[in-house]
Amino acid sequence: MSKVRVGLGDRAYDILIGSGAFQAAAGALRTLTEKPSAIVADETVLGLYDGVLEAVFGEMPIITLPSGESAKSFAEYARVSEELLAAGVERGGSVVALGGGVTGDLAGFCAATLRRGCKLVMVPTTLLSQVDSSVGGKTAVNTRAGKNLVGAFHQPSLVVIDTDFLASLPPRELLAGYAEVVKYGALGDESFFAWLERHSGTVLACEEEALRHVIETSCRMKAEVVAEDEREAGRRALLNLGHTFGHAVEAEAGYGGGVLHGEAVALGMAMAARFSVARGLAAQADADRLERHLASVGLPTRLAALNGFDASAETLLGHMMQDKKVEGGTLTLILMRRLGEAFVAKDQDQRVVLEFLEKERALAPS
Ligand SMILES: NC(=O)c1ccc[n+]([C@@H]2O[C@H](COP(=O)([O-])OP(=O)(O)OC[C@H]3O[C@@H](n4cnc5c(N)ncnc54)[C@H](O)[C@@H]3O)[C@@H](O)[C@H]2O)c1
Ligand SMILES: O=C(O)C(=O)C[C@@H](O)[C@H](O)[C@H](O)COP(=O)(O)O
Ligand SMILES: [Zn+2]
Repeated sequence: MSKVRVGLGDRAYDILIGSGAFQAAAGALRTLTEKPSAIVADETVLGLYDGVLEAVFGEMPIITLPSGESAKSFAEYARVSEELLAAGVERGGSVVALGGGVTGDLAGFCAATLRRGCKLVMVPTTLLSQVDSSVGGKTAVNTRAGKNLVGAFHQPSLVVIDTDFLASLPPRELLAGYAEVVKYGALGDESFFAWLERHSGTVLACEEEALRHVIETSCRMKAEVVAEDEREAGRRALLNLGHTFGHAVEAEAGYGGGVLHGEAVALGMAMAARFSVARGLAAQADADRLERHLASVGLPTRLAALNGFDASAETLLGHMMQDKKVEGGTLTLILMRRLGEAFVAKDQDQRVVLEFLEKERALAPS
């Protein structure tokens, strides 16, 4: 089992990674849940792993969350919070989130606000949550106005990443998680991107060593960024590569599984790369290389690849203007200088973005 530390002073925590990590971390998990605590579990995951859960936690109260993005709602936040209180979870106790990014974001927001803040333990079970959402403390629900618009920064006390959970993950979900893996290479590490170009097959076949490598590399990069810029005052915004375009697509598609977060991020990264080229900031060859890799594994890279998606450029821009990086009514985008080097581009001209979106709508599927 390997360990990555998120260096946040007196709120520093470990990420434990490996096959069998959940059972191996049983002692630490029991210590963190000694005071009245509860588990918030994705219902699909609970159905598959209730025995494993009981072996580690015994009789702890379990609150189930419906599977899928629609559970990241005010309604579920209220219901789960009431149930955590009814279960007697105390300020010194923990909320254990067992599931993917939806469970982590929702349970994390409940933990951030329950009795004004109790401990949070992440046990992520999707590739996306293992490489990204379980680390860094962003928690949120979706709102009518857009993705993740109400939430809090609330760091976990421990993250336990057991790669064995991925054995039951549907291929489409695995691929969606892979998009966030590609993001780390694209934004900050060209050699990691090149490694992915050579080894995507072994990663997507869930070969243990390849999985461990991508999870550890991603978590190390995220831990380093979060330790330097916990609340996204600067560098952390790079982790948002592909998200301003991607969240607009997700918001417009609704949160019913039509477009998964990772799929939207893949498309959003390809769009950010093309926008960078259109603005003369990056080379066409780099944008082509990114798109080629995403498309080679089956991720969407163009709006036309999304079945039945026909939002106007104005509608998409409207969603983008709800992004949390908007400052003084102006749009900030994460753009690419080259593969492996993203940067924060403030004050983007909305007319230019609108024209770009119109061209994107006209692009044929790759
Ligand atoms: N907080 C952050 O930093 C951060 C980072 C990235 C993404 N996110 C958020 O994460 C969410 C997406 O997370 P996700 O992709 O994990 O989706 P998810 O949580 O909806 O899980 C995907 C699907 O897989 C199922 N599932 C989960 N684990 C399984 C397993 N081991 N075996 C079988 N089925 C399993 C779930 O029931 C669900 O249907 C989005 O809401 C996104 O905004 C947050
Ligand atoms: O941790 C971060 O910072 C990220 O941006 C990671 C993203 O992958 C993630 O989807 C995050 O929830 C998006 O953040 P938001 O601030 O745009 O809601
Ligand atoms: Zn994301």
